Amino acid sequence: MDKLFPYAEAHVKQYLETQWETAEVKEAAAALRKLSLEDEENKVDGVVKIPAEDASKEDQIEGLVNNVKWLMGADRKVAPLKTLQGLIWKQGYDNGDIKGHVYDDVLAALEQWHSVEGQKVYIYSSGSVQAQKLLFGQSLAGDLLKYIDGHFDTAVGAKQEAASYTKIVEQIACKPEEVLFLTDILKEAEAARSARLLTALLSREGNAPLPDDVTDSYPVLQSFAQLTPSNKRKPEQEDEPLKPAKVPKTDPEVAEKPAAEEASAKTDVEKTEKMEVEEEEKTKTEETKTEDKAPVTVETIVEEITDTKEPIDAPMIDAEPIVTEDKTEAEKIVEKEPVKMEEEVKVETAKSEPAKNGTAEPTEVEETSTPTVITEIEEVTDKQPIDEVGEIIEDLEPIVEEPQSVEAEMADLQNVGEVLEKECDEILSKVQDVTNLDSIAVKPMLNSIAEENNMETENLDTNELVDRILDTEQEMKMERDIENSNKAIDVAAEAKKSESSAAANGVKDEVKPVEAPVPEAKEKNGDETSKIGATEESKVEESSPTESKPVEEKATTESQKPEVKAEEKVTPVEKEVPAAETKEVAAVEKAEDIKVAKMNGNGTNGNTEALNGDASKQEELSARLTAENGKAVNGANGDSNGVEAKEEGKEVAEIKVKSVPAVEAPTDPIEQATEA
Ligand SMILES: CSCCC(=O)C(=O)COP(=O)(O)O
Repeated sequence: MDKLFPYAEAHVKQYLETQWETAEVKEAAAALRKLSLEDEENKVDGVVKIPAEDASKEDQIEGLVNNVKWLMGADRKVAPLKTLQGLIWKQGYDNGDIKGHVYDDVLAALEQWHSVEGQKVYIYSSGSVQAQKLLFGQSLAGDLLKYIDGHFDTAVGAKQEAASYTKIVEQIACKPEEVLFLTDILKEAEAARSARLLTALLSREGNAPLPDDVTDSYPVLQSFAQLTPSNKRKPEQEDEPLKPAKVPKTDPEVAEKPAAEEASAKTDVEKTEKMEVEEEEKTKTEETKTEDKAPVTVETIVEEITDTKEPIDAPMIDAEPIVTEDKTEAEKIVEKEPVKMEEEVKVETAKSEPAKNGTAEPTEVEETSTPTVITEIEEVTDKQPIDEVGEIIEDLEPIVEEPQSVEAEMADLQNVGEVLEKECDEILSKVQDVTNLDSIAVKPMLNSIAEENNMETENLDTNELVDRILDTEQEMKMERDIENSNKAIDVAAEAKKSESSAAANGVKDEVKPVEAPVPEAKEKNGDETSKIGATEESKVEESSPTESKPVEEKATTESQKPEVKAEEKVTPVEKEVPAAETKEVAAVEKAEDIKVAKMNGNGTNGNTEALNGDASKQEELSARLTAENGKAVNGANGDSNGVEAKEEGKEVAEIKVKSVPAVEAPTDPIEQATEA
């Protein structure tokens, strides 16, 4: 370009003056005037006006020359300028004034790329298609058009717009990721990458310098030779058939702000290929599991998807990594780490057959530019980066569930404990409800009993009512006992008489004194009495009819020790009654007490026949009952001694009884309800 642009600038006035009447010049002049008016309206800085068509030829040509020089000075890539430049360059090519300039490595590269069946090379330049054909057709290296498969200019769009690249790849029937775009302009590279083309920058002598940090984002080539296949192919790969193109994933750091169409440009094929790459890399996981971010050797393969399966005997070269648009994590690491890379280029026949040598998208000739090389780059790492290893590990489903932690187990146990505790509380609550007399529907029955006994029952709950009934029953029982005692005295008197008669006959039986148990002051389980009495079926020879009587009875028996002739040998029954007596034992004691009283009553009522037959016994019994009766009366009058009563209780074990049929105790009215 360093010769073409100066040539155009130097020959523009001469060309306009000599070709002013040609249609091409009139058309070019009209287009430049229109652009000038637009720039004026847009207030483009430094715009140079072009005189109207009615102005003189000289004025018009002077204005056109100044406008073209201004546009070229601003490096405006506008079609009217490129059209006029192309006309000027054609004249120069035709008369042999100029030759298309190409760098020394271009011919070899084009020859090599073109030699591979299926490998395509296209030109996309701001220069018109005509200018492109002139340049490559009449280059310093000869006619290079035979190595070029098609041309594109700004007719498809500006080179700094991604949409232009999308249109091109569509027209050449390729996928964006199958195309490598080479340029010396950073903004063009960005636009191509946004369209998902593979992209690399070229740094050539005489070009404007690239930004210093551009190498962080793009591979920068100094020569096409860096894309030329070498003979350094790995031995193990030489006989392998060509694999389908595998495109690494996109590196988000490199793909700066992808255009919207970038995402839409993704295809299933791309995804499939990406998966293939990942799959291949995963197979190498075992090698890299123990490696962290150690330097990674990367093998770079540049190839294009083709129908041909013939392996290409391409030489290997040492080169900077050709970073593709889609990058894997491995590639990112490679770029950041000093790595040794090997690059392998494979070229094959493409499926599509776009028009050759400029027929793909014919446009007006404008300028020649750096050729666009359409390739595909693939990088395959020998080592799996730790990042991807981590992804693989994360993808693995756990085979065995992890054991529950101690804290979790403790929490579970605590929950179970709380549930059990709650259930226990509920059970206890129900039990309390059952044992609470208030919760039992017995009050009507109790009221009935209370009414029979003329008891006051107002404002009494069930429990108090039961107590009141029991107290009343106890009082009634005591009254009956006293009555029975009086009757026993009468019996004793009779026995006294019989004793005298028995003594006269010299018959004596020794009978130990019978000591009645100490009854509780208040008995609650009257029903127990009847049960026990009926079970033992015992007949007590002597008894104490009242609560206080046993105390007095003991004193009587110890001091008098009466000998009473027993009717039959009695069996001693020993009972141990602990000091802290339970209600049940107390009930037994009460039962014994009641039985004695009943026995007395029964004896009075005709059950004394046997006794009457034993004079000694009758006499002793009579004596005891006599004394006991008085004491009983006294005791009933409040002469009982609590302390003695307790001591007396200890002697219950010495009670000797004679089995007699027990009179069934009256049914306790609360028995049924209580048991319920
Ligand atoms: C290809 S011949 C004309 C070259 C030209 O006019 C030009 O502006 C080059 O621009 P490019 O887009 O090819 O860098």
